[in-house]
Amino acid sequence: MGVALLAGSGGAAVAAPSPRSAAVAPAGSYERLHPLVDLAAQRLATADLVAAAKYGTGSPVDDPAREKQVLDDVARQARELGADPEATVRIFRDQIEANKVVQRELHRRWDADPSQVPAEKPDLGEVRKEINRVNGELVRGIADSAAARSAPSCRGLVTVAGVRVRHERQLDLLHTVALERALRSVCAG
Ligand SMILES: C=C(O[C@@H]1C=C(C(=O)O)C=C[C@H]1O)C(=O)O
Repeated sequence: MGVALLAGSGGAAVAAPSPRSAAVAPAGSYERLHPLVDLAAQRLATADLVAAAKYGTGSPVDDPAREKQVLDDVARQARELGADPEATVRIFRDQIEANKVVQRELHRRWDADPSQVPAEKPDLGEVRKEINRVNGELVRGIADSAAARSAPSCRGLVTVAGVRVRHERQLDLLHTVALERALRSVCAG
């Protein structure tokens, strides 16, 4: 079960956490979860650049070798921090799927309307450097939020953070849907 950032998506309204769940939230939960959600949105912003870098080059959206490298790297970084590598990998699988949601949709739009294809083709290697930077911050954010992520208050607080990030970053519908996908397993259990 994920979080609902779009009122009406799946029939779920966006609700503030109830006083009861807020009362049991470990101290500083929201302050630990909001940066995590913001980093997920930052990572998703790279999908537009990756999509542009790959478009028309024959490079597929799915790159299993690169995905394995990302997952191996973040698991190692989590271990080095004394954090949970399994939770870290689980959350990163969702980041990767969300990134591909954006790439596939942008490619679909550009196929349908070539006038929308970005004029500039970024260097995929450079974009991946930025992704690696965000990955490192995300691993730390995951490590720092273990208590907040395993508390019953997590889902409500992640939803509130997601709605806030959506507004702060002026996310369009595509990136909001993808952010929901990215946040699916942030909350443990
Ligand atoms: C972002 C990319 O596209 C896909 C998504 C990835 C990710 O989110 O880390 C990794 C490999 C690809 O399957 C990429 O190729 O770098």
